[in-house]
Amino acid sequence: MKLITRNTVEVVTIEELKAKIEAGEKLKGYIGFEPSGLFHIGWLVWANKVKDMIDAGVEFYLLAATWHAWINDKLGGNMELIRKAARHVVDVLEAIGVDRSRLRVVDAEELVSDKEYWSILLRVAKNNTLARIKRALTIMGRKAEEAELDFSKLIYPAMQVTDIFYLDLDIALGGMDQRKAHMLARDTAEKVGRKKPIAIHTPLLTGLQGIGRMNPDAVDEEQHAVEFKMSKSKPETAVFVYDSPEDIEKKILRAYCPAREVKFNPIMEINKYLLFSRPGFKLVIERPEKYGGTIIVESYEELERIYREGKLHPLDLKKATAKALIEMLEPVRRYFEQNREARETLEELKKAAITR
Ligand SMILES: Nc1ncnc2c1ncn2[C@@H]1O[C@H](COP(=O)(O)OP(=O)(O)OP(=O)(O)O)[C@@H](O)[C@H]1O
Ligand SMILES: N[C@@H](Cc1ccc(O)cc1)C(=O)O
Repeated sequence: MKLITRNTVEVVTIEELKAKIEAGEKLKGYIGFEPSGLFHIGWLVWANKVKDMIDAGVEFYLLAATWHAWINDKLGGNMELIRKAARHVVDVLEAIGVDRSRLRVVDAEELVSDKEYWSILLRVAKNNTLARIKRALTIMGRKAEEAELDFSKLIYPAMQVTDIFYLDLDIALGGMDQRKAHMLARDTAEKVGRKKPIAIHTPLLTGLQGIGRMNPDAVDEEQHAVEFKMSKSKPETAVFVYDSPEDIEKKILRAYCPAREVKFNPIMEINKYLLFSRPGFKLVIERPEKYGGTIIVESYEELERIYREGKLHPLDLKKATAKALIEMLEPVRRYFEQNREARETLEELKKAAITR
């Protein structure tokens, strides 16, 4: 329970999870992703959870949502590139220490080639209204108004729900922006005679650009997910896991980080969701004596307190965070240095991202 639930925003429901674990059920879980580019540090939030799930003994599926990415106009609809992007994600997971042999990688193409998939999809569609499906469109990073760009976009939410039923899952994992898909699956499950999945959601990391001049209290979850989260479609907002130490430092030093404000502050969030989420982590803040001298912060709560109180300058916070992040990502850089095939895939994707 502890491994599965730590560092999450919500588990829907914790009682259902507890009951299954107590009954000794073998749990099946999954996360799906659109293979459409490069791996940013926001994705590490769920990647770490995948590791936890596997360590907790969950049979875990990683769904490369190739057709979904195609529907969502990713990588110019080039299926060859989309498949490469899927391989890149598996490489990064391996680089951060996910046991490859215990990860079941499936591809949307395998799913859609079975006619059973389409019969589930039709049942899902039959049991939901058009309005509800439209409201779920934020799961593809789009506003509900974009539903009618082309008809395939309306099929996407029903596909995501079908993925869950087809794979017969107990647990659906995703960032908070995937909530609507999971609630749709939970509400539809009984009607189509399928397992009601337990939904586990991890936090969304704000992009380096922050929320600009907006008042943090005026930004709701949905706007945050669609406009402000770190996203591979907006590379200027992202630190990529393979970035060089120089690039990481440059990006962090340039990032939005208002003094005393912690809400939607990407630098504080990197500390909360990626650095302090690892047991035993301590943030070393080196400062000249005249600015308070070097301090070692032992918990995120302590960091938040001193930052709110104005006892830590944004620049000192940024420098310390960049250093810790560079260290954390060292194994990933090493993996790409040592693994030629993974490096070639990465280079090809980088090129495609530039020329897109
Ligand atoms: N900034 C983020 N922080 C944490 N998790 C994220 C972030 N962005 C996406 N995720 C999670 O990663 C998974 C895959 O999301 P998705 O493919 O939409 O990524 P993305 O970077 O937003 O891509 P795109 O820019 O193509 O929409 C989802 O479970 C989503 O919740
Ligand atoms: N909607 C998810 C990707 C996804 C696709 C299919 C799934 O079954 C699960 C997740 C996203 O944008 O990140």
